[in-house]
Amino acid sequence: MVQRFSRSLRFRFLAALGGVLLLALISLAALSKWVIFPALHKEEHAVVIQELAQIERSLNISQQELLAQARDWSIWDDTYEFIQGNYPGYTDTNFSQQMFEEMRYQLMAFFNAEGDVHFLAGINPATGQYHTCYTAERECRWMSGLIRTMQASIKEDPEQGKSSLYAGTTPLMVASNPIVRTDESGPPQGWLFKVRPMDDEWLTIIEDYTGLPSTLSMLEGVINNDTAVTISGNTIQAQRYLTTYPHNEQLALGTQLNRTSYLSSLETFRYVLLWTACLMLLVIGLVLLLLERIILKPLRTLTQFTQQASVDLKGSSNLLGRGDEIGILARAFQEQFKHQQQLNAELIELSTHDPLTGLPNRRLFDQRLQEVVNSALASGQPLSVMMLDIDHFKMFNDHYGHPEGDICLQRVAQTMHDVATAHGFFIARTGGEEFSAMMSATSATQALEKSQALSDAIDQLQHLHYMSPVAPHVTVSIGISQLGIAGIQTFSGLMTAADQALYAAKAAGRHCAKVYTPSLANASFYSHNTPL
Ligand SMILES: Nc1nc2c(ncn2[C@@H]2O[C@H](COP(=O)(O)OP(=O)(O)OP(=O)(O)O)[C@@H](O)[C@H]2O)c(=O)[nH]1
Repeated sequence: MVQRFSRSLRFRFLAALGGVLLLALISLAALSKWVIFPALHKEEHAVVIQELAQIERSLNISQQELLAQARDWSIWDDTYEFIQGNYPGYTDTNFSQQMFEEMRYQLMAFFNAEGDVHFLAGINPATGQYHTCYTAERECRWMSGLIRTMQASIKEDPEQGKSSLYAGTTPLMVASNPIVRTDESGPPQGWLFKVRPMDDEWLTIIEDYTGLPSTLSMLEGVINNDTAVTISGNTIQAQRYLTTYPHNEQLALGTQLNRTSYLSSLETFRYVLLWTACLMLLVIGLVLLLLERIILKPLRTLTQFTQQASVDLKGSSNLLGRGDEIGILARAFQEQFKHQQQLNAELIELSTHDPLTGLPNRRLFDQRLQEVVNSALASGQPLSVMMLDIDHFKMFNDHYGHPEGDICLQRVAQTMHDVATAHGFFIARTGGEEFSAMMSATSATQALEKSQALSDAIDQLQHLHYMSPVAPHVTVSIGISQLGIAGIQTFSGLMTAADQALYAAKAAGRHCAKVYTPSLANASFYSHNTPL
């Protein structure tokens, strides 16, 4: 059963479909893992780098702005005069705590042509106090570290005209420029440094400008990469590492983004994936259903139809009415079965009937008689057998010829058949010119009456038999026996008794009927049976 199923079309199709489905799912999973998820991740990475670049651009703009302000002040006749000591009112006119706060300056430092401090002004980040000094001492002591760094920078690069980032508890943005006349004539007379803290306020401005959350922190140690992207849960953080002056510390400018977009893309993709899988399963289910209804079920019916070979065409009318290949096949099978049935019927007819007269032959007679004997023995019903033989048929043949003999046999057989049908008994040709009849529920006496009907019918045929010493026409002699009478209990006993009764009829002058009696059993016996 299992083996048959495993070879069936349904199993093979299911196995193939299952394989294809599995392959599709594996491909989908592989595609997701190695193509789609990395692509989404890459896109997310690109977005965060783009946002980071925007923040960095804002930083650059902020630096350019500070440098422009430093240049405005340093390329100015007033400052030029001030650095040469020719403009004593310069500080009173231009410097105030309010100006520093509004411009968000932490410090402005003026250096003379020798690089020495000329004037300092700034707001102490620790106290918030505004101070002006001529040396980085006392209340301006907090500036001393920065001043040294600026002086080192001047030595390194007297050209200045640049903006740098300085490390510190709060990172600083520093812009510097040589001090020259407004028309930029004459040699530089010193340098001006402007310092702006990159504090929370500065970050807020950057955030307002970019619309992005921004972070700024000092890092310890040297980092080789210039950018880093880290993912933690629902957030993604990108940092750009900037080098501060004098190159021993690094500043991390960063932004932190919510991964909503990526996660929602992921969610959408998973949703699509799930629906694709469901749709695939649904389509496969439908294909299977259609396959079952359109092909497999009709094929099974066709298989049953061919296996039964009982040609129950009524149950297969659906199949036969189909216009497709299965219908064509079913109709071909039907034709084949009909033909086979016809051949079988012909074979059965040939094997059970006599071809000359069309009457049942000896084989069928014996078969039926055995059944009838069994049932009569079981029921106790009477059963009689009759044996009939044409009188002097050899003489008929000798006189009229064999073909005429055949015609005579056919006419006698037809007559006997008509009488048997009329009286409801079974008759067969059981020998050359010999016939036998079986009569259920009939006693020997009743059989004798029926034998008279048979004999009379044959007499009425008036089939000429010129050579017969009995009559001028064909006549028959008849022997009768009954089951259960005179000790007859078997099929063969019944036939032997009928034969002996026939012999007695022949001996009695022919053209008569005799019923078997035990006395006949002692008479010398010869068989009239000439099996066909
Ligand atoms: N034409 C024809 N003759 C057949 C056929 N079968 C048997 N016969 C003939 O039937 C004859 C039977 O002859 P017998 O058995 O001697 O008996 P009978 O001449 O009828 O004599 P009784 O039976 O004693 O009256 C034989 O000549 C067979 O050749 C047949 O199919 N056709």
